[in-house]
Amino acid sequence: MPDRQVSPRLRPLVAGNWKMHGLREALPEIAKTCAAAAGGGAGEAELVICPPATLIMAAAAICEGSPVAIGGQDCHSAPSGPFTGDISAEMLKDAGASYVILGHSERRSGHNEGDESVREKACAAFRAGLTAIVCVGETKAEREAGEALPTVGAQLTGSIPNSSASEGLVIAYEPVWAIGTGLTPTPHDIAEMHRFIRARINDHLPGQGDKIRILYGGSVKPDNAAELMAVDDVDGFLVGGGSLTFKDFMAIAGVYRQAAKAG
Ligand SMILES: O=C[C@H](O)COP(=O)(O)O
Repeated sequence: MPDRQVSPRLRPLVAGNWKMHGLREALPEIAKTCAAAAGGGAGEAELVICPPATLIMAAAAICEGSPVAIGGQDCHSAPSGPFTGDISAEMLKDAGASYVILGHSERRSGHNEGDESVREKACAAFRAGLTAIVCVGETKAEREAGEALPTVGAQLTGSIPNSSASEGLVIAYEPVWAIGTGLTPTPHDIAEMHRFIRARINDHLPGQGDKIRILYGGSVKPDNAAELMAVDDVDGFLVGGGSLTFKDFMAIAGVYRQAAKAG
């Protein structure tokens, strides 16, 4: 088990993004996660599960009183209105969510979401009392062109509000080419990016950079979570495929318990 290099000042967060996976029959996986978390299975880490919208109310009822929080995967910027098919931040809150993922690359590419739209949604999340997990990340072509840092820097400053309390905002660095591919950046590249993001947050939101958690996402699995956890400035994970089963999700979150035990 590598030494944990992340500063102990920020409580780690492990968020599971179920994407468009999960019927009601998957709810027992959430119940098992709640029980394991209550038993200390994630150590100091905070756990969030973001199921599809259809499961949020049921998932929130299961998690009530447990250490596991529920999140949405997107929201509209308006509190209500004639927006067929959309869900507002207030509706997520009303359904029992306390987090919402915003600006995921699958929404940026599949739904043409730009930075300004993500920023408006983040403002809506704050208005509703949700914590926004704002995603940023470069494509493979951008990394190969040496443009990863400026690309992510521009996305970040364009996507986050001009003012925010640290408890209302989490950043997830997710290189597009690492999502669902089994590929991950080197620890050096992740550390460089997370350090860069923290500095950019401090420029944009003075004093907040050291308080806002920066998650890594992209092919986080039980067998690489300990190594990724140990990377400087990684304050947790945004997990896709590895969050779909209780077994894998707790194995990933469990690296924080093992690190605590190791001292
Ligand atoms: O939101 C989660 C990310 O897209 C990562 O997905 P993945 O863990 O399946 O690579």
